[in-house]
Amino acid sequence: MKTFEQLWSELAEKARERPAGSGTVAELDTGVHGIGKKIVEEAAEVWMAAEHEGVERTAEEISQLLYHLQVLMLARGLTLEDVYSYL
Ligand SMILES: N=c1c2ncn([C@@H]3O[C@H](COP(=O)(O)OP(=O)(O)OP(=O)(O)O)[C@@H](O)[C@H]3O)c2ncn1[C@@H]1O[C@H](COP(=O)(O)O)[C@@H](O)[C@H]1O
Repeated sequence: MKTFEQLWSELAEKARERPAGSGTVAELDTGVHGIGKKIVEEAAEVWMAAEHEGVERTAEEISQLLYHLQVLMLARGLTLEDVYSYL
């Protein structure tokens, strides 16, 4: 198990060091357009899970949405603080 901040640190390192075999590096290479499409897809899956499936499945879909949002933040050079300042 990991927190939002721990995932962020891990993904930021992947973006910096670009290790072979990283799905994050591959997704970053699709650019903002590709990552944006993943976000829309995952957001729909969150909605469908919340409406038609159980809490476990919904939590899993939410975790995937959070992951893709972090990848988009890295692609655009945003920091956690940039986002937290609006919470
Ligand atoms: N938390 C995640 C995570 N959540 C979602 N995803 C990606 O999002 C996809 C989920 O999309 P889908 O629901 O469409 O599942 P799918 O149909 O199997 O996948 P696609 O066919 O769409 O690629 C997964 O296949 C992963 O590619 C994630 N990929 C990585 N992580 C974590 O990110 C960290 C770095 O990962 P790497 O960069 O791969 O080393 C590790 O801690 C991973 O656990």
